[in-house]
Amino acid sequence: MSESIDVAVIGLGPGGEHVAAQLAQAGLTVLGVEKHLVGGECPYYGCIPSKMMIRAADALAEARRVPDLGGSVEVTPDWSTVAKRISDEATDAWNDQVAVDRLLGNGARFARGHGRLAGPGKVVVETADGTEEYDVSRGVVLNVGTKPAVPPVDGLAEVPYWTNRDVVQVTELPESLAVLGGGAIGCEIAQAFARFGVKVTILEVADRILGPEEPEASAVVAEAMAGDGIDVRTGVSIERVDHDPASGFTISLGGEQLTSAQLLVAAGRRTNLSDLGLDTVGLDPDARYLDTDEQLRATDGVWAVGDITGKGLFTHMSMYQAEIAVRSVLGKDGPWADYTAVSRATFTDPEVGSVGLTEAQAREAGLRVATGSYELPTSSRGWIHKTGNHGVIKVVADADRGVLVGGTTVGPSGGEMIGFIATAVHAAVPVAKLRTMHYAYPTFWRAIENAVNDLGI
Ligand SMILES: Cc1cc2nc3c(=O)[nH]c(=O)nc-3n(C[C@H](O)[C@H](O)[C@H](O)COP(=O)(O)OP(=O)(O)OC[C@H]3O[C@@H](n4cnc5c(N)ncnc54)[C@H](O)[C@@H]3O)c2cc1C
Ligand SMILES: NC(=O)c1ccc[n+]([C@@H]2O[C@H](COP(=O)([O-])OP(=O)(O)OC[C@H]3O[C@@H](n4cnc5c(N)ncnc54)[C@H](O)[C@@H]3O)[C@@H](O)[C@H]2O)c1
Repeated sequence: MSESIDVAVIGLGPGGEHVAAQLAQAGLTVLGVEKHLVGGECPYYGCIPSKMMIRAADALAEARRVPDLGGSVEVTPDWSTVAKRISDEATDAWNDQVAVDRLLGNGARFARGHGRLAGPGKVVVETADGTEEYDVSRGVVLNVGTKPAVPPVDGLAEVPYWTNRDVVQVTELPESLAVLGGGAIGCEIAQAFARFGVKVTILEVADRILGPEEPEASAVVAEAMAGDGIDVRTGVSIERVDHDPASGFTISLGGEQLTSAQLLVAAGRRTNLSDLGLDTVGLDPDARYLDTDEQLRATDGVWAVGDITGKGLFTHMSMYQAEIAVRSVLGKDGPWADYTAVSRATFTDPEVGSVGLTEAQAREAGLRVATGSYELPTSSRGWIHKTGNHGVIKVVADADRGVLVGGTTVGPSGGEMIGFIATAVHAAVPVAKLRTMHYAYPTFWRAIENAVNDLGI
């Protein structure tokens, strides 16, 4: 026997939770379906616990810089404070009762289980107590997110490697950690662990870490990582992985064998699109991402938000799209989705902020490209800052339109500095106008003026 509802939201990551709450508040009968924890990857296994680790690790690193600037300190790392904070403050020991109550308080209904499309206007949920069937009149919003991708390396599937889900629950640090993948997750966790005294090796198949960023950003972060004692290996080919409970992991790298107490796989993500019944509504069940229009519609009566849209695997993207999907479901007006000025911050030290197009992407797009850059240590603030002043600013302009189309801010506040360039790209502020601004002295972001002046247009 089917129940009638207006909207089903399958998967309650940051975007799905927001959609369900907003639509319920708007008076619709909304069912939120979540098979694990309401809130998704970000609060329990992603952004928040990892940034708590990083906050602690950065404090240790900053304390270690004191001798260069004025005094002495004895730094004794203690991971138990971090583990306790993640468990008590961030995740409530991986319990989502607060989030479930919040959802119900907003007027939505909730089903814990695996949700699936069962044809146009039909949703089924496999719960611990059996199958529930729903007739959905207004539409279904999908927000099922991703899981770690595990590369096809011989032996890897048989060994007890960690993913992000394990690493945020660690209560005792290993002596050594090999990190498979030098992307955002790999680099952030690697540096946090290294600063707590773990011997860390990053194994990256590409020729540089942080591949989506400007090469200048990758180089600066790699240099800072080396300063933290991290062995950053790029261009590696991992042939095989073995594990022995006594000796740990052995990673075969073309002639060389690396041993490590633990192994973290951070080699990208796979969308949770299989077993979602996509074929029942005419969508490709094998697609890597769901194609959506500017209102986030994947097909008639089906909206998709978050990582599964492939527009950037970020919490702020999921939330941005959620707002738009809510307006679309409610039949309201735009503005609809625009991805020209998507920004992100990678919380290594130095942080990497970026927005819009890289130089290579701008060239691929056929623009007449101008670039400008400035090394942060040579700026007044960078020079004053001294130790820990790694950084570079790079701006990318469309010389024909005379506007910035992208930028990168690497530095102690790189993730904050990018806000300035994001505004300029989003609002298409003319470069000529940026040159007439007041840039406060001596800030890190004042170096953006130097980079803009270096554009040569
Ligand atoms: C270690 C790490 C650090 C990160 N740091 C940052 C950061 O600093 N900043 C940032 O912006 N982003 C960060 N991210 C990315 C961020 O976590 C995701 O982009 C964010 O969670 C948005 O994902 P989402 O909305 O697509 O859904 P998700 O958060 O992936 O949630 C999807 C939910 O759907 C559920 N689900 C899946 N299939 C079904 C089904 N069939 N039925 C019912 N429920 C289902 C899942 O259980 C899950 O709860 C990080 C990610 C990781 C792993
Ligand atoms: N601060 C943030 O905003 C933040 C932080 C963490 C994660 N995230 C999001 O999560 C997503 C996933 O992060 P991620 O780091 O897992 O993915 P990623 O795609 O950013 O990086 C994965 C890396 O693994 C490498 N790799 C793949 N196969 C390999 C192999 N066999 N051997 C060695 N290296 C291999 C890739 O070349 C790549 O550099 C990111 O794209 C990002 O959007 C965001």
